[in-house]
Amino acid sequence: MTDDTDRAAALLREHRESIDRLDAILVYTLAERFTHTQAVGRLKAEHSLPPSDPSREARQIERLEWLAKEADLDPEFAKKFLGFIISEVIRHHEKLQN
Ligand SMILES: O=C(O)C(=O)C[C@]1(C(=O)O)C=C[C@@H](O)C=C1
Repeated sequence: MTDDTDRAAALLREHRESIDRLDAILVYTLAERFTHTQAVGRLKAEHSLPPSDPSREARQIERLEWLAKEADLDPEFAKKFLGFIISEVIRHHEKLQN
């Protein structure tokens, strides 16, 4: 291998190590988020509150859009990602109410 391909291989390995660390952060962060949303789901079930709260979601989306722009992340992707997570949370809330 040439020096150039050695350097490229080392850089690739370093990036992948960072990606693996960040993926772990994402997984632990999501798990922590679900711990809180499960508690919210139990509260909602105990107090006969609806599983979803569209006005809260609208505020979250607005905030996330702002954060995404600040972080130089595609806001449309950030919105889709939050929407995906929230729909899973609502599914959990609905299960707790049945
Ligand atoms: O804040 C709530 O009421 C929740 O149930 C949590 C959550 C969320 O995952 O952030 C989920 C569903 C609601 O529509 C809004 C927000």
